[in-house]
Amino acid sequence: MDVKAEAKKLEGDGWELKEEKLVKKFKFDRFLDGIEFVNMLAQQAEKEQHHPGIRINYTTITVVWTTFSTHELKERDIEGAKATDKIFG
Ligand SMILES: C[C@H](O)[C@H](O)[C@H]1CNC2=NC(N)=NC(=O)C2=N1
Repeated sequence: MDVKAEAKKLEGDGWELKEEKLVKKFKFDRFLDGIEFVNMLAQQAEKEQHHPGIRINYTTITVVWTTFSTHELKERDIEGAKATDKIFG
């Protein structure tokens, strides 16, 4: 996979490419809807054994994908970002 090319494509889906990170904010009408999203994301992350950064700020959830062991954007982060969009629906 061409990680940089895939990351560029994800910019068209609202992801911000910042150095070796993909960052996106997800907005919800209700706090608990955001929490449900976080729970689904957590389940997916455990399944894949690859975990995003997650910031909960009331109804705004910020998701950050990077491979923190090497500080690089890797194939698994691209897959994680795509899975995140799928979970959001
Ligand atoms: C052993 C285990 O696979 C590693 O510690 C994983 C867990 N999840 C991870 N997630 C992310 N995003 N980056 C990592 O480097 C990472 N390391």
